Amino acid sequence: MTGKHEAATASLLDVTDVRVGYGDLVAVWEVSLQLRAGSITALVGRNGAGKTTLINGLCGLLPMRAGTVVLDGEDITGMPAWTRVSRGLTVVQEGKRVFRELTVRDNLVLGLRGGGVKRAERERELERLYERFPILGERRRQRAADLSGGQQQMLAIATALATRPRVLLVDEPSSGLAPVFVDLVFEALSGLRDEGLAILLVEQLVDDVLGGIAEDVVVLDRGRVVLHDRAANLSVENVATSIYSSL
Ligand SMILES: Nc1ncnc2c1ncn2[C@@H]1O[C@H](COP(=O)(O)OP(=O)(O)OP(=O)(O)O)[C@@H](O)[C@H]1O
Repeated sequence: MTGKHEAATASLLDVTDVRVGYGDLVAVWEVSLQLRAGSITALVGRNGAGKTTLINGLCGLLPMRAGTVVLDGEDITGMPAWTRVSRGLTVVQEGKRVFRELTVRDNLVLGLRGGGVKRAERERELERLYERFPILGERRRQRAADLSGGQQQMLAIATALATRPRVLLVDEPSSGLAPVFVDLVFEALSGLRDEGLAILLVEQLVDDVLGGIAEDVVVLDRGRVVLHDRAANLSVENVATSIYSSL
């Protein structure tokens, strides 16, 4: 961990005793965690551990049964997803979710609208996004469906960024990507972290998580937090052991 990231210790998102489920099934039990400004927290765990359920509860796509979510001092627990976006909490859902039939530009404009960016500021904001993701600038007039998988993932992240979030929840962005695209996605997320965003990153690649992408690690098992520590304090063995602790 660098000194710069160590210095950024303010907790931007406080999650306390959150419970989320589907019908009779409780998939996330009393989970508590904190996301710090200027840091990436990796959320890891086996398939079915509850990672996506937690992310969807935090961003308001699934109702929470109990607990609180506080963003920079404001209780956002009962707010619908779009209000949370306007407060600065945005999700990049699993599976490169973009509007495939829309152009790259029109996907980004949807994000800008979601973030309440005024029409007059739109072109300037788009240019900023193209600067950050040059490949999207080059392809701005192409349909999202015609992009590669890695480029679609970049577009999904850029669209989330267009909402001008302070907290970004990112669900398995590396899934199904070639290693070269995984590196690009991680580079983009590291850049956002360095600008002060608090990022919760669902990730299966434990080596990458501990190899520099994340400052903090949360391990979920059967819907409960079984480990929450600084990455610098952990080894791959520590994390692997807790991922499989209930087997
Ligand atoms: N739409 C749904 N309806 C009912 N049960 C669900 C639904 N989605 C997930 N579940 C159940 O909730 C539990 C947690 O699933 P979840 O998808 O959150 O896990 P995950 O850690 O994200 O797994 P993966 O790594 O496979 O995405 C599992 O038991 C799963 O079967």
